Amino acid sequence: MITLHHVSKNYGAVRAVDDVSLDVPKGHIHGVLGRSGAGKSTLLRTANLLERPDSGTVAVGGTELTALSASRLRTERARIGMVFQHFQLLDNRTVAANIALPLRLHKTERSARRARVAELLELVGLTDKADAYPAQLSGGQRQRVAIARALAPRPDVLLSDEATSALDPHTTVDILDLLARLRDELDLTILLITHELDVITRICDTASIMDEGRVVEHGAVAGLLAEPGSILGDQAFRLAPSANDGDGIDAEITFTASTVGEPVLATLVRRFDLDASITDAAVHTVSDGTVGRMRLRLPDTPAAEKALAWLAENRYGVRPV
Ligand SMILES: Nc1ncnc2c1ncn2[C@@H]1O[C@H](COP(=O)(O)OP(=O)(O)OP(=O)(O)O)[C@@H](O)[C@H]1O
Repeated sequence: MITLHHVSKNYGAVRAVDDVSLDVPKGHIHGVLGRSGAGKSTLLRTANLLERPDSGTVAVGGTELTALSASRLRTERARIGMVFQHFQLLDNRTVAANIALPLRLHKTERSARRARVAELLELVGLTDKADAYPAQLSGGQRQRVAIARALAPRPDVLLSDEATSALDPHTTVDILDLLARLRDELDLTILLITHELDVITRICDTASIMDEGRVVEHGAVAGLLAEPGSILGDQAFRLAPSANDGDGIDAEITFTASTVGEPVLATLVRRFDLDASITDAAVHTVSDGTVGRMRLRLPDTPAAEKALAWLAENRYGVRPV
């Protein structure tokens, strides 16, 4: 649904986006994670040509936006909604009027506009706030209004520019769950950028990690978490290094939906006669399953080497640390 092909964008000597290709299938949520300055905003803005790439192509729903005339591009942009960190609502307009704004621009007639606004208010759970002004709303409610406004022209695609970064953790979860529900109910395709890892693990099917304009890692979120040594996995699990006093070896064992229920420690004891202790562990539940990682301390013996080899052969991720 969203296809970026070898997209690059420079600002003078700064290569903000460097040869990025991305394909987000219909109904998927793709998250781009990266530090400040990594190029996330620039990348997101190329997806609706708010920033025109210096090279590469951008297609949405099979239409190559980079090949369109200015007037065709305006029409196509109706298929792409966008939400922002600071909501960008008009303070002197009511909630209903803010949501109706894109419909006015598209010259939707009054009764259809009213009906659509009522529908959108219900969709985002703000029916009772139709006549309120943005200043009378919480941050989470304002973002709901902004989401409703973005959805007013029935877009196929939603771009989210740090939509939860200005919100507290509880409200962040509410808004993320709303986005996931809207994806399910409306079959929306969502491309979001964030610097918050929890946003990726909570709602994204797939993710890209950006650094200095480049995508340095990408794939299914569960797959990346399961991969020993992945950037996403290391950031998500953040296992504390054990104070290794030199007479044992440490290893990180990653287990996925297929191995999560197995008695791994009991197996190590029975099969290899090993005393293994867990020095740290964490679990993430993502859209397609549970992924966990634990850091084990094992005696420095040939049996331990055999045990690690056995785990690697039996669908566990193994990384000596
Ligand atoms: N309009 C612009 N003019 C000049 N340089 C820009 C412009 N926009 C972005 N840049 C530069 O491009 C690089 C990438 O910026 P970008 O805003 O895309 O990163 P980001 O990952 O979204 O960061 P943040 O999370 O801080 O918004 C940075 O070095 C930035 O200074």
